[in-house]
Amino acid sequence: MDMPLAPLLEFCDVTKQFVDKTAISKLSIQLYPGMVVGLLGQNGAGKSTLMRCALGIIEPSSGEITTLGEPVHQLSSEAKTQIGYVPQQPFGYEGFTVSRALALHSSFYPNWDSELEADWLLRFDLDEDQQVQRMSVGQRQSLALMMAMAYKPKLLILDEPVASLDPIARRKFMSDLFDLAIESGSAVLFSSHITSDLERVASHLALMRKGELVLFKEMDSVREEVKLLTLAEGDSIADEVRVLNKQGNKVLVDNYSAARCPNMQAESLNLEQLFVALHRSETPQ
Ligand SMILES: Nc1ncnc2c1ncn2[C@@H]1O[C@H](COP(=O)(O)OP(=O)(O)OP(=O)(O)O)[C@@H](O)[C@H]1O
Repeated sequence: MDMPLAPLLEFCDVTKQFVDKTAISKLSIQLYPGMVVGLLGQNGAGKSTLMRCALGIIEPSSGEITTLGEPVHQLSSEAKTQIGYVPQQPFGYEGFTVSRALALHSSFYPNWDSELEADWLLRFDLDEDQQVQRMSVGQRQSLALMMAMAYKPKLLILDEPVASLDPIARRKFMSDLFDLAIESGSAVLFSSHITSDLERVASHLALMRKGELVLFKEMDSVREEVKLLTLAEGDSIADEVRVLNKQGNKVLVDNYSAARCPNMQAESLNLEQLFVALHRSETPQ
């Protein structure tokens, strides 16, 4: 992928320390236009904290964050209208009907896509006359996602956006996410525990473990270069190959190539298997 010079989101050596907990640790990452970054990590790994720091909702303890080219603590109002965010638990607009909520929300955004709005209302079978507080959890989530995506934000940050959506709604949402990144040159950062969704839509995988970013690379490269090796007697791992986890003679590595690991047994993993292999020693079976 050709990368234009300016990232839409940049973390440089960012740490966030809560009183007795380091939620993110010396984390650096760059998101460019067109990237759909799937963020994967165990509960408590620091995903929401990373997202909230990126939006300026919480301040990092150290390091620099640049969002849409501006320091995150001094975001202009123009930049703010270019950011979409759906937290784990949306929402607001209680006391409004769906149509009134959408009318008010869309009035803040000149780029509002009425076609996408109409399409989503239809596809997700949302009743425009329904009170927002009476919607099901999944319906509210669809509405929150529609509200965050229909103004085509340059940076879209979604914290477990599909947890309450049914498989059909999820599929539709995922393809719209992809379209947004490709057509509008936006960058998307989304967390999900549903690894098959991540596999289907993400261009890049960001893998967090205990506050650290242990892997950040294109999905295609993840498939080719992250392998589970089974070491035989006398096997040693070349310096260029990065060990992500080790349990007995099973070693999860990044930067694998057949040339770097001659004659070694190397297993390809899907994302779920990768996730399990990464955490294996911490949760002995
Ligand atoms: N406001 C806070 N005060 C103290 N500790 C916090 C605060 N917010 C988060 N933490 C801690 O920071 C760590 C990372 O939390 P975070 O919510 O970022 O995890 P997560 O990866 O989003 O988890 P999940 O998948 O469960 O949503 C956790 O140990 C959490 O308890």
